[in-house]
Amino acid sequence: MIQPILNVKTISKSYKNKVILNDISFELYKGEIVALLGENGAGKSTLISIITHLIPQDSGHVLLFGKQKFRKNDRETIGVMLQHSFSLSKVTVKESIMLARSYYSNPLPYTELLSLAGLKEKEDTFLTKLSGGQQRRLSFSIALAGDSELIFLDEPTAGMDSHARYQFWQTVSHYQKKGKTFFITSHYLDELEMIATRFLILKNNSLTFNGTIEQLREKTGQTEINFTSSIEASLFNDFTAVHSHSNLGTRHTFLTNDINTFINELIPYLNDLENLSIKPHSLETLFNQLSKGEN
Ligand SMILES: Nc1ncnc2c1ncn2[C@@H]1O[C@H](COP(=O)(O)OP(=O)(O)OP(=O)(O)O)[C@@H](O)[C@H]1O
Repeated sequence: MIQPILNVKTISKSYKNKVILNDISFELYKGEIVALLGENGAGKSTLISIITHLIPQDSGHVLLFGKQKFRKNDRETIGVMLQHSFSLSKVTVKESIMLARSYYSNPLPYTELLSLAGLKEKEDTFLTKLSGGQQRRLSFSIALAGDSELIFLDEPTAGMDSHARYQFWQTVSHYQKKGKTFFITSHYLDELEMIATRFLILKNNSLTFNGTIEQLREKTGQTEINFTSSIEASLFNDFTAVHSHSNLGTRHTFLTNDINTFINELIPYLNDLENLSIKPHSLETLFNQLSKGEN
């Protein structure tokens, strides 16, 4: 049987009697890219900090590579990119990469890390002179410095432009193919939809979902249909295969689990429809529905 590389068991955490995390349990397996979703303040960063032993939990435990005790050498097994970039005023790009490498027994080569950071021309630049996006990329390369097996990325693409984001996810995918495992939080759900192999959703302090996007779609309608039409909206009330229907003026959006029946019911009206699109239900819509408590 395949053993998980991370086992989070019944973790709970409160701040000043306010429950942040309640009885959280899940596992991570080698080669996965798992995305942790939750609204602002849901407890995502708190959970990452507990798993990476930066802050203590109130109860429950974390098994990293089968071990509960986290010794100094065990730091080698994980890489962490925290939400807030550091900015030491008198430290250069080169010095910060070299410093990160010095913590590990088998670090990635300096040139590889510099190239990962995309800062080949800025080796001698002070960290405070880097843009927000450049600092995020440097933090990413530092998270990978130890060639660790499991890498935590807390909102990694915040502040990056769209080209940098695209390159960033390409790099994550490259390292996943080499066997690395990633645990990611981000509010850019379209990016996570493309890259993540599994999703965890934190809501009301608990883990309300743990599965693939297909399983998430099974909880709601799997297919999203959009079109514009001047047909009276109430006509669609008789459709049998509709999970939900909303309209903004003449723009209609339907969700269905039975696209074949839906299309058959729609056929008599095809001549009255414009801009028809049929696509899998997006992560963003799914997440918004779950957050609103519709499912
Ligand atoms: N050290 C602390 N002391 C008291 N409360 C804290 C502390 N750290 C976090 N919190 C609270 O815990 C809750 C969860 O915060 P956390 O940063 O984990 O959320 P998040 O899901 O990462 O949010 P975001 O998406 O906005 O980054 C928030 O209400 C926050 O105010």
